[in-house]
Amino acid sequence: MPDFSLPALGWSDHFSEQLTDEDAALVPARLSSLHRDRVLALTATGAVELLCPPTLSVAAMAVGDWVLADGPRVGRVLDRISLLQRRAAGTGTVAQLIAANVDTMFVVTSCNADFNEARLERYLVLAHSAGITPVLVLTKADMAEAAPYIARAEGLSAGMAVVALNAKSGDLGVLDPWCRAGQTVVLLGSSGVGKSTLANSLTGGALETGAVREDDAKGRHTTTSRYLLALPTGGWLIDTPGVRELQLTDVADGIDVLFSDLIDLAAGCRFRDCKHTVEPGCAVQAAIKAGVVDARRLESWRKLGAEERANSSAMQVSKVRAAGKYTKKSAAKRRPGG
Ligand SMILES: Nc1nc2c(ncn2[C@@H]2O[C@H](COP(=O)(O)OP(=O)(O)OP(=O)(O)O)[C@@H](O)[C@H]2O)c(=O)[nH]1
Ligand SMILES: [Zn+2]
Repeated sequence: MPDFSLPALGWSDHFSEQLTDEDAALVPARLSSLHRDRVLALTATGAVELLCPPTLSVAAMAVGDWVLADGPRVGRVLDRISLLQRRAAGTGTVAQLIAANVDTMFVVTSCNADFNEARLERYLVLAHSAGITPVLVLTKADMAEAAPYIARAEGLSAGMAVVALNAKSGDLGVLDPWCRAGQTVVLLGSSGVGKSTLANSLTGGALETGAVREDDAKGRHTTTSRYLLALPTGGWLIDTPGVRELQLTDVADGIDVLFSDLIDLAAGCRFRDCKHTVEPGCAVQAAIKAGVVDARRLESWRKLGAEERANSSAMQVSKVRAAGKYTKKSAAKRRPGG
């Protein structure tokens, strides 16, 4: 297990600012996997196994979380930069924490029939609501002309980075800006788009060769952990089973970010409760008629909003969030190059 500096593990001012004088004896540790009553974590001096005190449930933590180790135990969970969560299977009402302190979500789709605006929008909303910057990654650019797909992808969200590549090429330098030391990424996308291929290429083939094993903190030396994967560029990939099964939950903030242009337009509607359908003086419909706004996006905004309201009324995320919520301000600070 190589030693890492705290910044290389993803530590930043956001976390150090939470420390008080009383924390001097505690050790910052980043969670690499969770088990029934204990967690595995990486510290500046290597991997450790930590027990969870009775007052702190493992369910209140996620891979990627920063905790303060108090001897052999987790002392407390630090306030997060971002948090991915989903409904727990079978319950419908409890949020399950999936990954914490992720900087970038690679939303993966292919230059083929998998490309679907409505589905991609859901991932973008999920990223925004979690406080994570989305980057759209178009795979299979070696099998079709990428330009039309790039243009459609860029139409999804103004200013979003769009990258087209061959996930099998092994040269993914185009993704380096988001994979540098201390940066954390997740890969999301539907089946068959090339997530595993990308993960393998990004980690230098560690997944494929089986070189990735979990350190059990009993003296076994391992390359890296199972879910918090070290990238040769210095960054981290969080790849847990949970990341692959994410749904839209409590994403109102994310919807507002993705459709901020429509919200701005709606401020100019004659009626405050305008539904942007047939109302006179509707600024949104006017923009659609003028060709400034795609009618499809208005439809997506409506659908996602309705779905979100239905989901959120069944959800109680506030309790788990309290254990360590993220702040939009700190998420903005951590954009690449910023
Ligand atoms: N030519 C080409 N093939 C690719 C590319 N990316 C992925 N593939 C192939 O597409 C198939 C599916 O890729 P996977 O990496 O398994 O896709 P996935 O998203 O992990 O799929 P799930 O495991 O089902 O979620 C494999 O046969 C890959 O070799 C690419 O950029 N170019
Ligand atoms: Zn309107």
